[in-house]
Amino acid sequence: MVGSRVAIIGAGSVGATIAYALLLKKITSELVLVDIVEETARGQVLDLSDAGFVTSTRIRQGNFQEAGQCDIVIVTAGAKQKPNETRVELIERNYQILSSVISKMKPLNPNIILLIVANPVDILTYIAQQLSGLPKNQVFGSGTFLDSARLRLELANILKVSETAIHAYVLGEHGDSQFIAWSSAHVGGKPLLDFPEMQTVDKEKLAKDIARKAYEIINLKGSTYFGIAGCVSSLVQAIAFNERTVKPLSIYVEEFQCVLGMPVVLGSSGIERIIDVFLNADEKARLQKSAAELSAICKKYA
Ligand SMILES: NC(=O)C1=CN([C@@H]2O[C@H](COP(=O)(O)OP(=O)(O)OC[C@H]3O[C@@H](n4cnc5c(N)ncnc54)[C@H](O)[C@@H]3O)[C@@H](O)[C@H]2O)C=CC1
Ligand SMILES: CC(=O)C(=O)O
Repeated sequence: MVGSRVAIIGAGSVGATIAYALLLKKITSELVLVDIVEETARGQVLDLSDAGFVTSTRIRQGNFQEAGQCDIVIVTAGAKQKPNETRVELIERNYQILSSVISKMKPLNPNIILLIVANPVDILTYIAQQLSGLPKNQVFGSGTFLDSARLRLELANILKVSETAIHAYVLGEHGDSQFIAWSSAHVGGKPLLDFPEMQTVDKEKLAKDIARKAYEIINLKGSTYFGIAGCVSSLVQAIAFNERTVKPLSIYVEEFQCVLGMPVVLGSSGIERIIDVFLNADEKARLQKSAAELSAICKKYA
C-alpha cells in the first residue's frame, strides 16, 4: 500500500494530533516522528505509544534522513500565530525552518509525497516545490480544506443536512484573502443559494466568520490542531487507498504562477488534476486578488 510509511516533521500540537488521528485510523504501517527538539519527539512517541493498543500502526522517533525515505512526509514544523498575528507574518521564520528541514531530508525518495501544513501553507508549499525539486503534483499543502470543513459545518447547521451532503468550497489563500465559491455550491444537486434557508443568511458575515475562526480559537486557547488533524488524516487515507477524492488543496496554478487552494483530485501518486470549478465574475475577481497577494510574496522566494 502506498502511504504505509509516514513521517511527521514537527511533533508539536499539530504534529502530535495528526499522529493520534492516524493511529486511530490504522491506515499506515509505520509512523515516524521527527522534531528539532529531540525530547519533544521522544515525549510524544512515548505518550502516543500508550495508545498503541488501539492501533496496528507502529510509532517511533526518527531522524530527517529516515523521513526523506518515507512514502509521505507531513511538514508541521514551524512557528504558530500569536493572537491576531496573520499567517503570512510567519513567513520569514517558517521559510528558514522549511529550508533546513528539506535540506536535512535529502536525498529524497523520488516518489515521496510532501504534504505541507505549516503556515503560511500556500507560500511554504511553493517554496517546498522549489527546494525539493520534486514533481509539483507530489508537493502540495492542506490549503483551504480546513476552511471548507468549517464552512460545511455552518451550512449543515443552517440547512439541517449532513456535512457530507454539502458540496461547497472555500478557495484561494488559506488566510485572509480566501473566499467562498457560492455559485458552484450545491446540496443534492440543488444550488445552495436556492435553498429558502439561505435567503436570510448574511453571506459576507458568514464568509468573514469562517476566515476569522482560526483567530477566534487562537485567542481562546492559543492554537488550533483538531480540525487540521482530521483533514490531514483523511488526505493520508486518500493517498494510501488511491481514493481519488476531491479536496481544495494548495497546489501550483500555472495561470497565476503561485500556489493557492483549488479543488483537486488526490490519489496514490499525489495530485492527479485540478478541477476547473465554475466561478462567477465576482468570485473570479476574488480568486485573482487572492492569487495576486500570494504571488507577490512567492516571487521573493522564486
Ligand atoms: N494549514 C493549516 O490549516 C494549519 C496550520 N497550522 C500551522 O502548523 C504549524 C505548527 O503549529 P503547532 O504544532 O501548533 O506549533 P507547535 O509550536 O506546537 O509545534 C511546532 C513544532 O515544530 C518544531 N520545529 C521547529 N523547528 C523545527 C525544525 N527545523 N525541524 C523540526 N521541527 C521543528 C518545534 O520544536 C515544535 O515542536 C504552525 O505554522 C501553524 O500555523 C496550524 C493549524 C492549521
Ligand atoms: C491555524 C490555522 O491555519 C487554522 O486553524 O486555520
